[in-house]
Amino acid sequence: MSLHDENRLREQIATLGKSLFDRGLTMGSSGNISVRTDDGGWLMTPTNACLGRLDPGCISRLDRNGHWKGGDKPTKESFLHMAMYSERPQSEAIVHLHSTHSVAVSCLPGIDPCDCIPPLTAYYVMRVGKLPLVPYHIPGDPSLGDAVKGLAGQHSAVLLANHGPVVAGKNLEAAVYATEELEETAKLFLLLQGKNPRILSPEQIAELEERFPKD
Ligand SMILES: O=C(O)[C@@H](O)C(=O)COP(=O)(O)O
Ligand SMILES: [Zn+2]
Repeated sequence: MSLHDENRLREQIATLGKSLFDRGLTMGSSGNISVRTDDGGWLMTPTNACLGRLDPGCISRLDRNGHWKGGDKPTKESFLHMAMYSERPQSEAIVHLHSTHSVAVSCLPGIDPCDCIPPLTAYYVMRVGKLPLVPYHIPGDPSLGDAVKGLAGQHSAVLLANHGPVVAGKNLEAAVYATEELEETAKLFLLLQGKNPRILSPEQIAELEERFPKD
């Protein structure tokens, strides 16, 4: 990857990280972002970094084996991102946030662990699809990698119980859009609790999947 391309990706991570943070989609130093580089490695946000104040030059660079090669110390969840990438060759970027409504859903009793949010809108089906719940693990615990790996082949997004969403996309912009859509739909889902909403039918979902195949 040319230095120009790498710097462009660094700038994009910082710009989109700030946009997410400024809109309250993750707080403090929570959340992390990664992007695949074309030498097989990754750029990842540093551990304990605020997504709203990332210095592009300090973003961590990892080689194809996940070894830290430059920038600040990477997110303690680099292994989780790598586990998801290993099952999703089509995905070039991953976003993890502590977005409030998505986290709220991840704490609810009685949600379907195979699909935490029903298909309320077409755009949710197009951007996110089925959202499995990953049982609770301590953040940064290596066991989280195996748990995510088992689901990532079939799902571009997973919800970590009592923690938050992890969303892959064909590029960083797509991963951010999907994370935003997940958060808005989590909000709708909470607003509609107890109201028996109409959801999209299997036929409507199949039609969307055919017309707008997900990566
Ligand atoms: O919740 C956590 O601790 C992590 O999942 C997180 O969001 C931030 O961790 P770092 O990326 O290591 O800062
Ligand atoms: Zn987290």
